Amino acid sequence: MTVSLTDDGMCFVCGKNNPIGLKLSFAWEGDDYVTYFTPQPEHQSYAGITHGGLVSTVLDEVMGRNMSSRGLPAVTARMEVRFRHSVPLGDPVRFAARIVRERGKVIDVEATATLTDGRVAAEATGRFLVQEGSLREETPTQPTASANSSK
Ligand SMILES: CCCCCCCCCC(=O)SCCNC(=O)CCNC(=O)[C@H](O)C(C)(C)COP(=O)(O)OP(=O)(O)OC[C@H]1O[C@@H](n2cnc3c(N)ncnc32)[C@H](O)[C@@H]1OP(=O)(O)O
Repeated sequence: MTVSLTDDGMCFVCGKNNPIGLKLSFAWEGDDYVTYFTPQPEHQSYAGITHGGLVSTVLDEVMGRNMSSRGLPAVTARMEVRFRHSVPLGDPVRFAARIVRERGKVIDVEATATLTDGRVAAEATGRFLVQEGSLREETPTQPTASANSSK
């Protein structure tokens, strides 16, 4: 069964109308679909460390939007995250997603969260199920490290 997905601008990660959202922007860099997020103190778990659930949230988003930006609105069916290094606050983190396998409406995606020193702090695999609806971006924006912090 599929559902019809719509964008009302309230997505926690990308929605421009969500007053407490991250308001991140996304763009293609070659084969990677990318966003940059600079964690702030309100995004932490232990002191000075970004909450892993929030890292997972942005990984989920960059994978899902990889498809919606190409006119394939999809929901996350399953997702696994490996946290390799803690993500500090205050520095931009590069989140990138790429397609691994497409089989009908079932699409497998992988994503990484990379620190400014080049270390991959977290990596995710996800399975997405394509649904109905049209979420293609009208004017894709170019993300920059400074333009994509939550402040
Ligand atoms: C505004 C723009 C915002 C863009 C944001 C994008 C990023 C955000 C993404 C999200 O947060 S989406 C919200 C969180 N996810 C959900 O709410 C999804 C809830 N679950 C469902 O709606 C359904 O369970 C689902 C669509 C995933 C599956 O529906 P069906 O049960 O009808 O699927 P179907 O039975 O047709 O199965 C198709 C294939 O997928 C497989 N599959 C189904 N559910 C699965 C699952 N949960 N895990 C793994 N595989 C699954 C299933 O085995 C099968 O594989 P095979 O073809 O190999 O047999």
